[in-house]
Order: sequence, then C-alpha cells, then structure tokens
Amino acid sequence: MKVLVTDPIADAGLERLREAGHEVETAYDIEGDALLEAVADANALIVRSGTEVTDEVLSAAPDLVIVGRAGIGVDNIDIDAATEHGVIVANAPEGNVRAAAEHSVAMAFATARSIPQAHERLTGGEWAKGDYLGTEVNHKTLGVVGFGRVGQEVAKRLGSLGMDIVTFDPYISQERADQFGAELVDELDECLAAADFLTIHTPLTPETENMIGEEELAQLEDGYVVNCARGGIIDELALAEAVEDGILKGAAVDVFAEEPLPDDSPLLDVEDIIVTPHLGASTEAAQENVATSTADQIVAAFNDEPVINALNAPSIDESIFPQIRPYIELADTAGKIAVQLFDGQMGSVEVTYAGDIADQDVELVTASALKGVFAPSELQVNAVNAPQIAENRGIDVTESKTRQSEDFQSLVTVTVGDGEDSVSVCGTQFAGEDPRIVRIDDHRVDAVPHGHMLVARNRDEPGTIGFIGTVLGESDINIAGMFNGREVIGGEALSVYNLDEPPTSDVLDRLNGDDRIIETKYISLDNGE
Ligand SMILES: NC(=O)c1ccc[n+]([C@@H]2O[C@H](COP(=O)([O-])OP(=O)(O)OC[C@H]3O[C@@H](n4cnc5c(N)ncnc54)[C@H](O)[C@@H]3O)[C@@H](O)[C@H]2O)c1
Ligand SMILES: O=C(O)[C@H](O)COP(=O)(O)O
Repeated sequence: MKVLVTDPIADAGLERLREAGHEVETAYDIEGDALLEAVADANALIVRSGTEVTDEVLSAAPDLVIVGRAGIGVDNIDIDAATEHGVIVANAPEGNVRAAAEHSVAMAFATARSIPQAHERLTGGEWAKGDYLGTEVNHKTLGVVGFGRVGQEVAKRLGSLGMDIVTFDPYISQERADQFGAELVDELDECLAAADFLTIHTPLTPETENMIGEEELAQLEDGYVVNCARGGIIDELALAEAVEDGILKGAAVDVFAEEPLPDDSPLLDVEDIIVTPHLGASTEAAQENVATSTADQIVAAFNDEPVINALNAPSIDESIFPQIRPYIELADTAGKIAVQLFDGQMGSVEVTYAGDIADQDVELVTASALKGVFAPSELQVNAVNAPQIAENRGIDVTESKTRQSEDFQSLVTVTVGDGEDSVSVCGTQFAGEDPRIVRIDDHRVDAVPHGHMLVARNRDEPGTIGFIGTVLGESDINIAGMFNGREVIGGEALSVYNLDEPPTSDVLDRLNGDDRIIETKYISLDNGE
C-alpha cells in the first residue's frame, strides 16, 4: 500500500509504516495540482495542520482508504466529504496534549513577564530593566474556554501555581470540573468577567469561530489572552486593537486564521502581542507520539482492523474486537447474499443478532452488513460510508438483539425488504472462524459462503437436483459443493451450490425454464462483482 505524507512527521512513524511493508512517499508542503497528482495512487494520506484535505483532494484519490491526522485538530479535513468517499479520517488525540498544555503555560508566562520583548531589547544591546513590570499568576484567575484534554492539563498546571480556575465549556459535566477544582460557569461572559488570564482550548467549529471578538475582549480589562487552540476563534484585528489600546495587557498567540501568518497581520504590529509559528505540538516526544499513533492506525485500516481514533467510522473498543471480528465479514457476506436474492426495491435493512454476539457492541458489524448490501450497486462502499449511503437513499436501517439463539452460539441475520416482501439470510461461525449460512428465509441450510454460488428454489421432486447438475455439467461448470434442504416432503426445497465459475445467462434460462424449478439466482461473493 502507498502512504503519502504531505506534512512533516517524525521518522519513527515513517519507519513503522515501512516495517509493516508499506511504501512511504513524503512530499511536504505540496498543494494544488501537485497534491492532486501525488494523491492519485495513494492508499493513505498523512497530514498535520498544513494540508487542506478538501473534497477535490479526496475525489482525486480513488484508492484512498484513510486520512491520518498526526495531531488533534481536523479543521483542515473535510470529514463529511471523506465519509461520502468512504475514507476513514483518524487523528492522534492524545500524543501532543502535554506539549500543547506546556506551550500554553509557557505563553502565559512569556506574555505576563514580556520575556520575548525583553530578550529582543537585550540582544539589541539595551538593558531595559526598568521597562518591564510583569504580572504574577499566583492568586490570579485563569479562565479556560474549552475544558477538554488540553484545557484540563493547562488548568492542572496553572492551578498548581496558585491560580483559581474558572471554565466555560457547555459540553462537560460538573464532576469533571470539580475533579480539577475548577468553577464551571454557564456563560462565556461569566468566564470573561472573572478571568485575569484567558486561555482558549476549543476546536474551531462554526460555533467557536469568532467567539471572542471586540465585546468579549473588552470584558477582560487589564487581562491577558493566550490562544494555542486554533486561529479563527479570536478575531485577530479586535485582539490587536484591544492590546494596542491598553484594554488588555498582553496576548500570546500560537495559531492563526491564516497560516503561515501573513506579513501584514495586525498581530505583528503590536509590541505586547507575542507570537509563535504554531509550535504547540512541536516537541520531540509529541511528534514521536502522534507519528507512531497515526502510523498504527493506518496499518490497522489496511489490515481491516479497528481504527481506534476514527472520527467518521463506527468506533470499537480494541479489547472486544477479537469477539466481533468473525462476525464483521459474516455480516458483509449475509448482506451481499440477501440483496442479490431480493428482487424488489429495497426500502429497509434489518440486522438481527442472537446469542452471545448480542452482548457485544455491534455498530461496526451492522455497518459491515450494510456494506455488503450496497456492495453490488456501489463502486466504493465500506463501513465508513455504508450507513450514510443508507441514509442518503432513504433506507430504513434497524438493529435488534436477542439473547436466545436456537442451536447456535451466535447468529447474525440480514433481512432486506420493501415493506411487502423480504429476504433473510442468517449466518454463524463454526468453531469461531468457519462461516456458514444456516438459514435463507424459512429454509435451514448449511452453505459455505464463497465465490460463485447458485441458489435454487425448486419443488421437492425426484430428478430435480440431477437436472440442475446436468445443465451445469453440460456447460462445463463444476460443482465444488452443494447443500439441499426442504421443510416438508414434496414441498418447496432450497439448494445452494458452490460453483467454480459463474453460470452464463443461458444456463440460468435453461434452469428457470423447467417446471420443477421455482427460481434460480446466481450470487457472486467475489468482491461484490
Ligand atoms: N497549538 C497547537 O499546536 C495545538 C496542539 C494540540 C491541540 N491544539 C488545539 O487545541 C484545541 C483543544 O484540543 P483538545 O485535544 O483539548 O480537544 P478536546 O476535544 O479534548 O477539547 C475541546 C473542548 O472544547 C469544548 N468546546 C467545544 N465547543 C465549545 C464551545 N462552543 N464553547 C466552549 N467549549 C467548547 C469541548 O466540549 C471540549 O471539552 C483544539 O483546537 C486543537 O486543535 C493545538
Ligand atoms: O491540532 C493539533 O494537533 C495541533 O494544532 C498541532 O498541529 P501541527 O501538527 O500542525 O503542529
């Protein structure tokens, strides 16, 4: 598999991919046509915040399986478009948290004690001791907007240096705030009113974009602002003016609405604003962490294993994966068989779990069943986009579970229907890893789902199976295996054949033209062909 890396990541991540046998191409800082060309044959793309992964980029990459973000923020990736294209997006949400928190703390001190400004004066030959009277953090209040992973780490560190913590984050619990000794407030204004230092730690979303503007900054009178989260959350012009006008004492900014920061940015003209070029995650440890974590997720995606930090695929706890793994492919197969046996206009898909499997988190198994259902009609379908395809097509998807399963330890049944008619295909795993179809509608069967299959519904009359065998034999189609079942003598029987090659339409016409045959259907399990 080819992995294209368009933003610099640590060698340890590149090595891990190569050790797993994948080809790694690095093409840092490319954009436009060069990016579209480079991604054309890529199976995975690794980015940091520098590469914009747009719908156009995803459209240019037909073989792409996963976009790995070696870091936290994914505002540069069009996740909806990735889902439409069936591409997994995964980030590395843990590896650079401490680095980002430490940088935020460093920036708070740097602005409060004017360290960069004093350094510049001194290296310029000036002993400007009298010009800098800084602010201590001790006994001051830190306002934390966004109390997630980084926000909490910043609160822990500055809290231990004597700061009181007030936080505004509508999506966390009171218990979480209590755990860090933080006062959780309901309104941003309350946080601004209390804070001597304000530090931002939300993602950039439509809700947080420009959430801190002129009005909000005015409430922080004589305070300091630190933004090591994302550009675009604070209005940069308003921040420059608030510091310039002395409303704020200072600000420290690591992230910008446009990166690299343009030379004419108003932030660069204000003495008491310090800036760093998006360095929050730039420590050796953080870069090694995020690079190896991203590489691991890419290898997992290539191996069809769960991608733990996938943002647009059903998530799965790694510890339960071994239990559900055999049922992922079985559900896909049952979906493929059911949809190919069904004649109507599909309006619903039901996936039923019985027995031990019913105790598990089966979201990924259901997505896999949908993948199977859509495989014959969609060029690129996978567990990421299958639920979305169902939604787009208005197909009603239901999942049900029961602890009871007659005769089998676990059963997965996929039923496709149109409100009136339906086809149900039920499968199990013998001895853990030996898939069998054990029921088609009301017929008990014992069929090995594989390759080319012929399913015949016929009357239970002497000579019928011989006739089917003769027709296949006369067309040089070898029968590799077969199962015949009936519910009552002389009633309807159902037989399933594994063939070495697909039957031609002539063969199917001959079979279907015989009175004893109710219907034959060819089922292909060869990658949904
Ligand atoms: N400068 C850097 O190099 C660097 C490094 C790491 C992370 N980051 C950025 O830091 C930010 C935080 O990362 P994280 O890992 O802590 O994310 P997180 O998802 O763990 O936490 C984000 C928090 O923001 C809260 N939030 C969301 N919308 C909000 C709103 N409207 N108002 C208030 N709170 C809101 C969420 O509830 C969540 O608790 C992200 O933007 C990330 O990209 C920057
Ligand atoms: O969201 C993040 O992880 C940080 O902003 C780091 O971004 P970077 O990987 O581009 O340094």
